This record gives sequence, C-alpha cells and structure tokens, in this order.
Amino acid sequence: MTQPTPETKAADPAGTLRADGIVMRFGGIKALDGASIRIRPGDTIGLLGPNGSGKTTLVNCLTGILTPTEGRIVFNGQDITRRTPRQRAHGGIVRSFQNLRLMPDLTVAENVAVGLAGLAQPLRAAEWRDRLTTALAAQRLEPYAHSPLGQMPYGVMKRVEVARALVSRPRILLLDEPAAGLGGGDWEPLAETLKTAQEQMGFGLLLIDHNIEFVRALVNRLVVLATGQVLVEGSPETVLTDPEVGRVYLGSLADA
Ligand SMILES: Nc1ncnc2c1ncn2[C@@H]1O[C@H](COP(=O)(O)OP(=O)(O)OP(=O)(O)O)[C@@H](O)[C@H]1O
Repeated sequence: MTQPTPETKAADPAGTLRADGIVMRFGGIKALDGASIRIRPGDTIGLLGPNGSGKTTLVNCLTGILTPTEGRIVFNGQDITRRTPRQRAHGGIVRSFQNLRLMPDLTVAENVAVGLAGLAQPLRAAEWRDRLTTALAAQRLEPYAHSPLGQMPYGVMKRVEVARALVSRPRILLLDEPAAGLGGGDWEPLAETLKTAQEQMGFGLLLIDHNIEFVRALVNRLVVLATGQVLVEGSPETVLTDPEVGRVYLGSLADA
C-alpha cells in the first residue's frame, strides 16, 4: 500500500492551506478521524473515497462551515481553525457547492457576478467588469452571458457555478462534485476550462468527484479517504492501481 508522505511545515510555500490531524464528531459519529491534507498554490488534488468517508466534512472544515472537534486548519502559516467562512473567503479560500445554488431567473452574467458580492474590498467599476468578463471567458460562457440561466443546459449551469467561484480570484479553490450529473462526455468542457483557468491563475485546486475520468483529466495528486482517515495519497497512477484503493473505493464504484 502507498503510505501518505510525511510533509513538514517548513516546506509550505506562501498561500498553502493545510488541515492537520482533523477529528470531526457528530454526536456518536466520527466523520473524520485524524485526517491531514496540504494544498499548495498550483497543486491540483483529487479527494476520493467511498460515500460517507468524510470528504465533504473535510472540505467544510477547510472552509469554516464546520469547526473541527480536534486538529488545526492553517492557511499561509496562520491558524485559521476558528475563522468564519467569510473571513476565509476574504483570504482567498473559495468553494463551490455539491448542489447548485444558482438563480434561474437571473442571467448567466448576473449569476457569475454574485461571486463578487462578498469580496473584502469593493471593486472599482472597471475592475468589476474586467473580472466578470475574464471569468465568463474562462468558462466559455460569453455566448450565454445575457440569457436567463434557467434556460441553459445543465453543463452550462455547472460552468456558471465554477465561474462564480473564479470571479473572486481564489488562491485555493475547493470544488465539491462539480461534474455530478454530467453524463457521457459532457464533463469534458468543464475539465478543459477548469484546467486552463487553473494553469493561468495558479490557484491550488482540491476537487471531490466520483467521476474518475474527470478527476484524472484535472489533477496531478490523489488523496483517498476511508472512514475519516487518509488511506493513500500520491500520483494518480500509483493511487489508482493500489490494491487497497481498489478494494475500498474503486470496487464500490463498480458496484454502483
Ligand atoms: N451534519 C451532520 N450530522 C451528522 N452526521 C453527519 C453530518 N455530516 C456528515 N455526517 C456523517 O459523517 C460521515 C461523513 O459524511 P461526508 O458527507 O463527509 O462523507 P462524503 O465522503 O462526503 O460522502 P459522499 O461521497 O456521499 O458525499 C457520514 O457518516 C455522514 O452521515
């Protein structure tokens, strides 16, 4: 089995987000049991694991929706374990949600612009427009900018959700199942646009998705959770051929 690599704090570059030894209890349930992860600027990491293994809980701890029972969240060398989601978003830790939180009666551009509403500093009009235009272009949404979102195909809606996260220029982007519900090759435009945006903007990306092809198209490192602990981490090639990962996770996908 591939062992998680011990990583030293001293090696963290500026803008690194890390979770150290996170335990999260919900009453009698231990959703996380000492999980650690490190996301550096420029990293692209896929977080995999069976249903209920703690993936969303870990992301919720990283973004401040949950305060862990034990362990620390550190960003840019500072302990942010008790900071609110809003404070973390102002620092550049941005997420999208597993279920779309879009407004179908507003246009595509208006939905993307919602991502600018919570910025720490109000933007000048020119900068506001520039960010919106860049985010729409990054997700190839210009042709739909002025159309009501509710009339768009599902694949476009998923790209709107990502553009809404990109518009705030994240340093760390956390995506929870961005390709969920995209059948066939419908995930490919999302993977392409996201990859290009990540390369151009240089943010650290942590991605949860059960679509292994989609994840492989985007990430250069995989972390597999099982029962709230990191089972394995490493390159996609190493992790996906690990017998333990096959048994605990990939087997469950085949059964689904
Ligand atoms: N708010 C909560 N209250 C009680 N139990 C919770 C809560 N949130 C998560 N859990 C439990 O914690 C465990 C981990 O859940 P989590 O949603 O993090 O798993 P996951 O790996 O994201 O699963 P999935 O792939 O199905 O989204 C599960 O047993 C779940 O039922």
